[in-house]
Amino acid sequence: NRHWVGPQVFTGSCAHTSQRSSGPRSRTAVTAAAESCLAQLASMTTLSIDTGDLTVIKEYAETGLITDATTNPLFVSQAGLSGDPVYVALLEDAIAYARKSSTKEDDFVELAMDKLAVNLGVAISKLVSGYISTEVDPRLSFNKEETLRRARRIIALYEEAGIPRSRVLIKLAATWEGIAAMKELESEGITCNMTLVFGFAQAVAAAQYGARLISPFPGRILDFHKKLSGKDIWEPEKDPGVVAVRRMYSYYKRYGYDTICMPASWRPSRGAGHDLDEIEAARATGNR
Ligand SMILES: O=C(CO)[C@@H](O)[C@H](O)[C@H](O)[C@H](O)COP(=O)(O)O
Ligand SMILES: O=C[C@H](O)COP(=O)(O)O
Repeated sequence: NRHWVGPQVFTGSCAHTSQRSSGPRSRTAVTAAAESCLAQLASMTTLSIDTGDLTVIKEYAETGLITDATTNPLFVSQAGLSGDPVYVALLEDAIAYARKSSTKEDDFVELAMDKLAVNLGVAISKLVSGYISTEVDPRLSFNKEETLRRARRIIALYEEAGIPRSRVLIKLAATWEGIAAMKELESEGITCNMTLVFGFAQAVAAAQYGARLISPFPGRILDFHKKLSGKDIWEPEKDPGVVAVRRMYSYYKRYGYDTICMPASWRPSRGAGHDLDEIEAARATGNR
């Protein structure tokens, strides 16, 4: 499957963009129907594509509707394991870099993984004009000092490759330790995307400590409520993931936080075949 993730590959942030391209649109594999849905979403919000598949990113970036991109460890490992020569080259470069620069075996694997994530991010940075998110190894989510070391190293690798930190969001799990690390990184001009946000308290703490952006997961909140209640179908307005994101977004607006709220993990509230629910859901969060 050339498309590593399903058709739901977009996250919408709540900041209106000034970066959206106004350049000419070229039609590629993006269907007219998909482009029309995207245009509706893009009129409300900034869109960030949620995949590491460079072909897909290029196709959608060329519509002029997508300005940002977000990766995660799964996408990086899918690239590394794909066998496609484009990603094999990124992987070989990462391994060669780690061989040259590391000493201990552990350091070698970690450095190669960070360099691979950055190589993928650098390739993406040539396709989109806005932010690219690169995640710190989530196994460090409860270790503030290691999180800081790896986040700073990811930024150093980007800068070595000629990509300024202003283009990068360091993605960290919104645990207490992740939020404490984020506070230090933000003070160094390293902007952060606090991910794995499932609850209001995480969203509030991330904003109070100065996060540039949060990624709540309405889809997984919905999964949880479906399992808990046995109820499978929700109206977009009442979808518990939508309700949770609306509350976070409203809090930011009410108290003047400029932290961007970028929900990821959207699902059609009414289930398969109701893809437009995602547009309804974005509207229902107050995301305009
Ligand atoms: O957190 C962000 C965006 O910052 C995403 O990349 C996020 O990792 C992905 O959307 C989720 O992992 C996808 O979640 P799901 O659809 O599997 O529930
Ligand atoms: O940023 C999000 C996480 O990396 C998601 O990880 P997961 O899909 O393995 O839960």
